[in-house]
Amino acid sequence: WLAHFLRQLSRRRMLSGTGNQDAPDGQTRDDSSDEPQVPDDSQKQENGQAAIKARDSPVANHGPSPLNLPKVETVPSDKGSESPTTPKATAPPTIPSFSLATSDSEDTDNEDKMPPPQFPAVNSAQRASGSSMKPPAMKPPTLKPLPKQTASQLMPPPPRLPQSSLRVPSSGPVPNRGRPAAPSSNSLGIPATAPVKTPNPRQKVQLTPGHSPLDWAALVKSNSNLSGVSSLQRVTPSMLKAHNGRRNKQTGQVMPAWSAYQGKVYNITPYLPYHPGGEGELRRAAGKDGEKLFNEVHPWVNWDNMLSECVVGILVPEPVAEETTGSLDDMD
Ligand code: HEM
Repeated sequence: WLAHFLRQLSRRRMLSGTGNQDAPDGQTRDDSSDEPQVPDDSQKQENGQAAIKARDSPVANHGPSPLNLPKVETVPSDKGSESPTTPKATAPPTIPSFSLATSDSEDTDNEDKMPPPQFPAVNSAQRASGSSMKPPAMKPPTLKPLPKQTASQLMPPPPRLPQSSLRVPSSGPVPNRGRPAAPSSNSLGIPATAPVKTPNPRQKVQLTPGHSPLDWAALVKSNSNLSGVSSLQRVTPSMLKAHNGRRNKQTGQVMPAWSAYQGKVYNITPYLPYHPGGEGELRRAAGKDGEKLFNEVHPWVNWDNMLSECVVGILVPEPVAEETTGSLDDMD
């Protein structure tokens, strides 16, 4: 402590300008025998290179050096200047060091050895109010065990839906497929033993090559005359009956097959090889009104659209007027 005090004292003396008065003129500080006046490492750090240059510079050796720091910046750099503070003007700026203690070197050494500061600080409010320095212990989250529930406390299972709600309606028509199936005893409406007999089993036939539905559609689009007549005809029932697709016994001529549907007469002859149900089935409607047969088998089929190019004419009643007129003439 005493040595530290002496260093501080000598340092203050130097700063006040009295320190160099002890040194003889023309002598460097290294030559001085006064131990406290010799600048230590801390002073070297404080004054930096400026202090070293001031000591070694020939300018600094001319006469006493008052170490008047404020004059440093005003001294020109000319060597002929008599100012002792001239070397300090060329010195680089010192790097400021911060320390709580007065002695830099010793404190620097001690700082390395000092333990880290305590947190919170000794005089802090946290330490005064806090009961413990330790941070609160982190406990892992724990789950409370579920209380044992008895069977009476548990939520009852959802009620089962009655089987009747999933049943297929046992009455009513099956969409687009004939008559409804007969009601059965089980919940799904399907007999467990025998399969349901539909009144309209599929009876598609193997069509000959080049007579697929697509081939028929292409033929219809070709605008070829498929009706077999040059103009629309008034077709009487007798005329319709004569065009049954068979050979006329009297003339020996094969008659075309006509069929009526919703008041219009169609020549179904070109469609015979294209009919998916077979020629025989289609011929059943030849020479008569085929609407009933048609709707019994496939009411979803668009007859009018498929046979649009096969229209012969419209179905008209038999001309009875001539007979009536003739009879009236006979009465006259
Ligand atoms: C002249 C008008 C007719 C046209 C345009 C026509 C057209 C068709 C078509 C497109 C199919 C196929 C239906 C499908 O695949 O779902 C078909 C099938 C059938 N057609 Fe016709 N048809 C006609 C008249 C008839 C007639 C008059 C009968 C019976 C009297 C008949 C009996 C059948 C049968 C049994 C099948 C096969 C079964 C089935 O496909 O479900 N068709 N017909």
